[in-house]
Amino acid sequence: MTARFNKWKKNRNGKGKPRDQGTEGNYKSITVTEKSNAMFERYYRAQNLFGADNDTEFSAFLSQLQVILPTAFRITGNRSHALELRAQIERDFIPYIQAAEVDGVLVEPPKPIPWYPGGFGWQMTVPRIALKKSESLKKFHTFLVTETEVGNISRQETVSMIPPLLLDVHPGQRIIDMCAAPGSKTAQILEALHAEDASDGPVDRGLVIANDANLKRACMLVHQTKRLHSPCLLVTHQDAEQMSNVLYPTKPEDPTYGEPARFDRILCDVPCSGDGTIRKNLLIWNDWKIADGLGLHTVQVKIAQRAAVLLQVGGRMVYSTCSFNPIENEAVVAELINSTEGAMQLVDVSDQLPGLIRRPGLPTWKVMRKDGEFVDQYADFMTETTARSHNKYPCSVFPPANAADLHLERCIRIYPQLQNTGGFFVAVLEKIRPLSKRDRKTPQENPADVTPEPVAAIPEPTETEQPSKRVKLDTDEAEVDPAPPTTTSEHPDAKPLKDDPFIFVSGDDPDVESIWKFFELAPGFPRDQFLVRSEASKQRTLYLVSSDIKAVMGIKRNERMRVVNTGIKCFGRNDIENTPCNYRIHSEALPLVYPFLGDARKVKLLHSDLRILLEAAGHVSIDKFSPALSERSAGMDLGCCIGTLDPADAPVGHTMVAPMQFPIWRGVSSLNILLNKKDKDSLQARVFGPNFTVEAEAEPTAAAEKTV
Ligand SMILES: C[S@@+](CC[C@H](N)C(=O)[O-])C[C@H]1O[C@@H](n2cnc3c(N)ncnc32)[C@H](O)[C@@H]1O
Repeated sequence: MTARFNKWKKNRNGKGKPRDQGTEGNYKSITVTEKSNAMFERYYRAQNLFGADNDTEFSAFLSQLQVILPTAFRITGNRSHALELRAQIERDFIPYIQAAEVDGVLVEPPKPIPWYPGGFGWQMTVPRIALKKSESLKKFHTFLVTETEVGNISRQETVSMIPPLLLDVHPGQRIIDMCAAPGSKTAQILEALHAEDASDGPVDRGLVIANDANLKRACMLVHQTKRLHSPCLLVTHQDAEQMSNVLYPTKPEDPTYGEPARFDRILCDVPCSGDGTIRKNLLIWNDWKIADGLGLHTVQVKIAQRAAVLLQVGGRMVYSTCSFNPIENEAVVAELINSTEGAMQLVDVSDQLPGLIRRPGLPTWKVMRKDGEFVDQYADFMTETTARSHNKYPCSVFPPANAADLHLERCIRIYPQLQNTGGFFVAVLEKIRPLSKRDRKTPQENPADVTPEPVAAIPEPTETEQPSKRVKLDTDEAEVDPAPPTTTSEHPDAKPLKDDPFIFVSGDDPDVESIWKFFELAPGFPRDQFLVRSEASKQRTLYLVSSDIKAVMGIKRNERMRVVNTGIKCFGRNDIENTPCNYRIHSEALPLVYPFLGDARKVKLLHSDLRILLEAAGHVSIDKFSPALSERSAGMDLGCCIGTLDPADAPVGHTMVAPMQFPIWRGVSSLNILLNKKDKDSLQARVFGPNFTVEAEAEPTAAAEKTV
C-alpha cells in the first residue's frame, strides 16, 4: 500500500530543525511505499513483548500496525453541560452516523471508551481523514470542530488519555507537567483539578505548571488550554532536565522571600521516538532506526530524575511515552529507581481503569547496536568501530542486575491489537522517602508520615559499568538555576517575554472597586488576584489567577521559570460612557464569578430571548424581547448584565440539564450577547438542536411566566 502526504517533518521530540527540506521549502511530498521496516520488526520480535505466545501475538501486533488509527475525542468533563453534550451525541449524531456511508461502507458510530470515566471518552473507527473528507459525516465533523474550538470537546488519541487519569489528580494539588505541549494531557489535569466541589471555592483549586522546552510549542499549549478557562495554570518554557525550583513564600512578613516547594503530582510525558504512533505517523515506517531510542534515553532519565527531586514524599509521578521501545521505557524507570536508591517505587495500578486491556512491563530486554547487532553487555556495545558513536549512551540502556526486583511488571504496555489504539507505555511511581538529607528539609514534607518500603539492593557497577557511564542524579537545589529569561523567541507570533510584564492590581484599585459595587460581588470572590499585561491600554483586561500563582509570581527569583502565560480574562473594559461601570464579565470567567454575583445585574431569559440574541449579528432593540425581559432590562443601568436560562423553563423534548448563563451588554436601547461567533454556534446547536422547534417555544412554560 502506498500512502502519500505532505508533512512538515520535525524531530519527534519537538526540538531541532525540520528535516526533509527540499526545493519546495519546508514542505515536501513524502511517499511511504510500504508499511514495513525490517529492522523495526527484527528489534521488536527479539524483545519478546508477548511472552509465551510471542509468535502469534507478534503477528497480530504487526498486522494491526497496518490499519489506520481510529478517531477519538473526549468531552470536557468538568463543565456543567458535559452531560448535555453526551446526550446531544447520543440523540443527534449516533442515529445519523449509523445511516452514513464512507466509500459505500456503513459507518460504525462512535462508542464510549469503556474505561474512561463518566462515559466522556469516545472512539470511532472512521479515521480522522475520512471524517474530514466524507460528505455524509460532514455534520458530525462540523460539530466536533465547533465544540473543540470552544473547549467542550478535546480531540485526543485514546491511549494519550491514560496518564492523566492515573496521575490521580484532586482539587488543591500542586502539579507539574514537565513536557506539556501541545497540551492535551494538561487539559485533562486541569479538568480533574476543577472537577469536584472544593471548599476553597472555584478559583483556588491548586496549581498546574505546564512546561515545555520549545517556546513555539509552549505557545501552542497556551492556545489549547485557554479554552479551559483555569486560573490555576502557569505555562513555562524551560529545559525540564534542569527545571528550576518553584519558590513559595514561607515568611508571612515577607511575601517576596520563598523556599523550594515540592509537588503532589508530576507528569513526565517525555520526548520519545514515538513508534507507538506509527498507525498515524506513517513516516515512521521509513525512518525508524535504533539510534532514536538510544539517543533519547539519557534525556528521558534526566527529566524523570529532576521530577523525582521536585516531587514531595508521598507524591505520585507518572512517566509515559508513545514508544514500544524498552530502552525508552523500562530502562528509564529502572534507572530512576536505582539512581534514587529506591526512593522512587513503582505503584501497582492493575485495579485502576477497569476495562483497559494492558500488558505488563518487560522484566528484561535486548540492546541493539546501531549496526544492528544485539549485545548483552556494555563492553560489547563499545566495539572499536562503534565506540565513538556509542560512547554517549549510559550503561542504563541495559537491564540492571536487579531488574527482577524492581516490579517492572507494574508498568503498563498498551499494544494496538488489544483495543484498536496506538501504542503506549505508562509507569506510575511514588516517592516513598526523601532523596537526600537536603531533600528532607523541604517545607511541605513530613517524612515521619511515610514508612519506607524495603527495596532491593542497588547493584554495584560492573567493571564495564563505570560510574561515569551512569546518568548522575542531581539533588542539589543550588545547582539548578537556569539562565535568566530571554527576549528572543523561536515562534514568529510569540512576543518577546520581557515585553509582556505581569502586573498585579491592588484590591483597592478604583476599577476593582467599581466592578465590585456594580456587580454586587460577594466577599468570597478574590479581589486581589488580578493582573494586567499593560497598564496603559484603554482596553484594559483584568486577568484572574489563583492565590498559589499570585504567591509564586510575587517572588522575584521565580522569574527563572520563564513564564509564558497565566491567568484567565475576567473583566474587560469597554470604552463607553454613561455607565456606572464600563467593565464587562468575560464569558470564560463567568462560571467562576456567577456564584458570587448579586441580583442587580441578573436577567432571566426565555428560550425565545436567547434565540433572538443568538441569531442577531449585534444589538437588538429591547422591545423585541419577551415582555418580562424588555421590562426588566429597560429599568437597568447601562452596562454588562448576566442572562440566565433555567432548565425548568425548557420546552418539551429538550435535554438541557443545568442552568446556563451568558454575558449581555445592556446598551442605550438594545441588548447584545457578548459571545464570539464560535461560542454562539456551539450554544445554538446545543440549545436548539434538531428536535427543537420555534412553535414549541412560542408557548412559554408556567415557570417562565413568573420571570421578572
Ligand atoms: C510527547 S510530547 C508531549 C505531549 C504532551 N504531553 C501532550 O499530551 O500534549 C514531548 C514534548 O517534550 C518537549 N521537550 C523535548 N525536550 C524537552 C526538554 N528537555 N524539556 C522539556 N520539554 C521538552 C517537546 O517540545 C514536546 O512538546
